[in-house]
Amino acid sequence: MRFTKMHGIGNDYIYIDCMESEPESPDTLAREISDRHTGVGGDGIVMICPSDKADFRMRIFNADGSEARMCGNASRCIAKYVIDQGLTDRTDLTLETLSGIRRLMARKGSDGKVESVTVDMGRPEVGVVDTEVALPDGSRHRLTAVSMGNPHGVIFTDDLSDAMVLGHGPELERHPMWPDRANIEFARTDAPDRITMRVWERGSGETMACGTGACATLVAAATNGLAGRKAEISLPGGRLTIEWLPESEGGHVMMTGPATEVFTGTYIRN
Ligand SMILES: N[C@H](CCC[C@H](N)C(=O)O)C(=O)O
Repeated sequence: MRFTKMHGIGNDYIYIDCMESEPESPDTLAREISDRHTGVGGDGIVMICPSDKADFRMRIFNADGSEARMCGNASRCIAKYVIDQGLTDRTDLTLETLSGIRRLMARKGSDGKVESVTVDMGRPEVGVVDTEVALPDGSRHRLTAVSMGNPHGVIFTDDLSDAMVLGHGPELERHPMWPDRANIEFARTDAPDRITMRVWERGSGETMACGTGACATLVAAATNGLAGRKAEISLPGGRLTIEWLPESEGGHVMMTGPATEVFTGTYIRN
């Protein structure tokens, strides 16, 4: 099976061109091919499919095989793939996802290939704000819930250590407050327009970056009065610019960042 390995600031997926056909059991495939020793290695798989509602359709499966409803970093990489591969001659595209249709606006570099994409991530849904959550390990955390089509719990803390992120991420991901688990962000606001964060992703563990997570974090920070409505978000894999437009302009969240192709290959599925 042919694949393309791409990443959005280190959030790496195995991309499969499904314009003609789709692999069987994509959940099983995601678990197998994402393994960084016995597979290709990645945070999951992304299927690029035809759509009758938009230019293309995305299906994304986390490394544990769970299907997600939206993925910010993958949206940018899909824009790069379909434009660079000549599947479209436009740079302003629509993408059907389980969370609805998203608009992708791509920009090319001097080599004529896509290097940066702005995604209209839609309207956030803010849930509980600054609520305290107790974990079985006895720790207590204050978090704000934000949906970007997929669920996020954002914790503001100066402690971005492994003990915090790796120690509490798994329990928070599976806390009973989430009907279907959640992505957990740990964020430090350095200035009204600068946030540093790490993310423990539902179904993939810590990733180098999370596009929907960066959006959820900006929305949570602005909601809690910890930042403005536009900020540069620094994640372990790189930076994203996130802007939460005012209600008078629709209240959508706009995410801008790079998309990178690493290699192509053939996966031998046992
Ligand atoms: N783990 C997420 C999907 C991937 C989101 C993330 N990689 C992004 O860039 O938005 C979930 O289960 O909702």
